[in-house]
Amino acid sequence: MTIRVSVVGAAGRMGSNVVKAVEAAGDCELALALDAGDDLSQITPENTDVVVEFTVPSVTLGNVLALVRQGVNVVVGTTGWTDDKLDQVQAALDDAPRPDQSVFIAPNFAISAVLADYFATLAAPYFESAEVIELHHPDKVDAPSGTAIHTAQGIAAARKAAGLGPVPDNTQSDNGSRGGVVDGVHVHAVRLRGLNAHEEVLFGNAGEQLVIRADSFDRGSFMPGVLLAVRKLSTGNYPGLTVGLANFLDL
Ligand SMILES: NC(=O)c1ccc[n+]([C@@H]2O[C@H](COP(=O)([O-])OP(=O)(O)OC[C@H]3O[C@@H](n4cnc5c(N)ncnc54)[C@H](O)[C@@H]3O)[C@@H](O)[C@H]2O)c1
Ligand SMILES: O=C(O)C1=N[C@H](C(=O)O)CCC1
Repeated sequence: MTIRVSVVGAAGRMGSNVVKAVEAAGDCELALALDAGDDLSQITPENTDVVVEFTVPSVTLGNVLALVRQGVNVVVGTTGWTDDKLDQVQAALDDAPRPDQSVFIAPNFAISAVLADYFATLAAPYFESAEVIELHHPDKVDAPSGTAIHTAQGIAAARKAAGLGPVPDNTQSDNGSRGGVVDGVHVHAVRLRGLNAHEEVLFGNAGEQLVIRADSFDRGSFMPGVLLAVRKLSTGNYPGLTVGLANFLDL
């Protein structure tokens, strides 16, 4: 069966790559390719099995809620998700027109980044110190990256489960130099022309350091993960809200 895929944000850096990946995939066909100003109500279960949404953090929640109400499954790569926004998606799914409807949200579709994030949760209980550095192209509108937030949250949860206290830090004044803090984990954002998407997780104990690093040099690195999510949702076997590509990997 051919999977009919519509793309929202199709003119963007990610959306245009998704359009090409869908057109090149033997088991998918492009249904609609929409961008800002287009009417999303054109997307219906009659023409679309799965929508892929890569837009901007300020509009993605509204798009996803509208698409759920229209009865379609949605794969979301846009960042900016908070617990409150995820709760709104869950509530929309609870009232969705079809009982088996799915929304899948991933802060990162690159296997290197997903594994780095996963390895960081495994390492976290064994180190006194942990910090996250994300490095991206300067056209990115949000900081820190959705991936870095997810990684820091995972590290914090693993530390808490292991009974670790706060990371040691005797800084008395920083003027912003210590970066943002996500669940007690410092997160630093670099924006540099020439970069694409990169993350480094630093762990430290007295006398030793572990560095976990993932580099996406090209947006093609995200496409296998996007297509994997499209294929998974097209089966109807993942009703409800799922967050993170690790859920579709045998880790
Ligand atoms: N999950 C991942 O693996 C991954 C990878 C790369 C980027 N991202 C995220 O994806 C998002 C998009 O990144 P990008 O680099 O493609 O950005 P971009 O600015 O190149 O593209 C965004 C597109 O969305 C369109 N858009 C804006 N408002 C819209 C609306 N209301 N309806 C439809 N389209 C609308 C814009 O016109 C633009 O074409 C960002 O949040 C980014 O962080 C995620
Ligand atoms: O280029 C971007 O923008 C990216 N955004 C995601 C994030 O914020 O984590 C994933 C990596 C690329």
